[in-house]
Amino acid sequence: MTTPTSDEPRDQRVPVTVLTGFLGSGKTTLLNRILTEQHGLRIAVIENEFGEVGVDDALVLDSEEEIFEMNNGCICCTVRGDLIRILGALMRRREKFDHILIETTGLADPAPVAQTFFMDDEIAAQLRLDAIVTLVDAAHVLQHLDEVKPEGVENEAVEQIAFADRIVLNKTDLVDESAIAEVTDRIRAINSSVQIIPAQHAEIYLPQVLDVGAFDLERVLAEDPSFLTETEHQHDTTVTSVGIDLTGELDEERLNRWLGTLLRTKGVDIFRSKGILALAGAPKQYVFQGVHMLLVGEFGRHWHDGEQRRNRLVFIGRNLDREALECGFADCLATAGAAA
Ligand SMILES: Nc1nc2c(ncn2[C@@H]2O[C@H](COP(=O)(O)OP(=O)(O)OP(=O)(O)O)[C@@H](O)[C@H]2O)c(=O)[nH]1
Repeated sequence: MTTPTSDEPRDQRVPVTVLTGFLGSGKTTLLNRILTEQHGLRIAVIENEFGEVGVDDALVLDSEEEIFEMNNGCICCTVRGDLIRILGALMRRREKFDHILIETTGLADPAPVAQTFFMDDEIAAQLRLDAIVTLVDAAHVLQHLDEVKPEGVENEAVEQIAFADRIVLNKTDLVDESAIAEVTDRIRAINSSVQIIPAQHAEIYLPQVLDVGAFDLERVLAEDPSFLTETEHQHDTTVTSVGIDLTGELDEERLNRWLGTLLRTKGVDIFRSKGILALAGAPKQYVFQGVHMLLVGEFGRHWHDGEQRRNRLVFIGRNLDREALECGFADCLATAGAAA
C-alpha cells in the first residue's frame, strides 16, 4: 500500500481501481477474491457486462459490499454517462466505503474509462484513479493480440495491456514455461515498464494491486498525447453476443453432447460462453463457463422452493448463428426429448 511521506499531505480522494482484461481472462475470479478476502477495505463495485443476457450478477459471490451493475451497453462508450452518475451517487455516501472497483467488460478499451477521472472536475476532485489492473489469459491472449482488425478499429486486447499499471498474468496452470516467456515478451513489447504478476485463478497478494498509486498520467500522456482529448474510438462490431433465456429443465446428457460439440467445432469463434442452467432432477443450479474450447461446469446454489427452473446463457464471439444456438439449446430441454 502507498504511504505518504510526512511532508506530503495525504490525498483524501477515494482510490479507484479499474479491473480490465479480455473476455474470460479472470476478472470476476479476481473480483470474488477481493470481495471475500480480509484486507480491511470496504469496496464499492461497479460492474459492466457484455452480452444480451446478464449472468455475472449470479457469478459474483454474495458479499457485504455494494455492487452496481451497468448492463445496458459498454462502459467505455454508451454508458459513460451512467458511470459518472453512479460515481456521483457513490460520492454522496462517501463514508460507506474506502475504495471503488470498476470491472469493465472484456471488450472495453480502458482509456475512456480512465479519462472519466480527469475530464469531469467534480469527479477529479473526489476520486483518484489508483491503477488499471489488467488480467491476461496466458493460454488465449496471443490469439487476440494477433487478430487483424479492420482499418480504424482498435485491438482491445492490445489497448488493455498498453494502459495497464499492473498485469495479472493469469491461468499459468494451462501453459508451459516457454509459453509464459513468450506471452511475457509480447506484454513487454506493448508495455515495457508494467509490473507483471503471474497467477493461477487470480491468486495474488492483494496489496500488489489495491491502493498502489500506480496510475501515472504523465506516462500515459507521453505515450498517447491525445489521451485527455480523444473522444472517438471504434469497437470491433463483428464481435456480438447471443443470449438465451428459456424456462424448463435440461437433459444433462444431451446438453453435454451439444455444448461439447459446439465448442469443439466453433470454439475458435466463440470467445466466451457462460450460463446458469436447470438440469432435470438437480436440486442445485448448474453453472458452466467456457473460454474458447475450454469448458468447466459446477453446481451453484440450491434452487429455492417454488422458484421457476430457468436457463440463462450467453455466447460472445464472431459469426454467431443465433438460430442454430437457440434451436440447439431448445433441443436439450428434457421435454424436447420426451416429444422426440
Ligand atoms: N484453468 C484456469 N482457469 C481459470 C483461471 N482463472 C480463472 N479461470 C476460469 O476461467 C473462467 C473465466 O473466468 P472469469 O473470472 O469469469 O473471467 P472474466 O474475465 O470475468 O470473464 P468475462 O467477464 O466474461 O469477460 C472461469 O471458468 C474461471 O473459473 C486460472 O488461473 N486457471
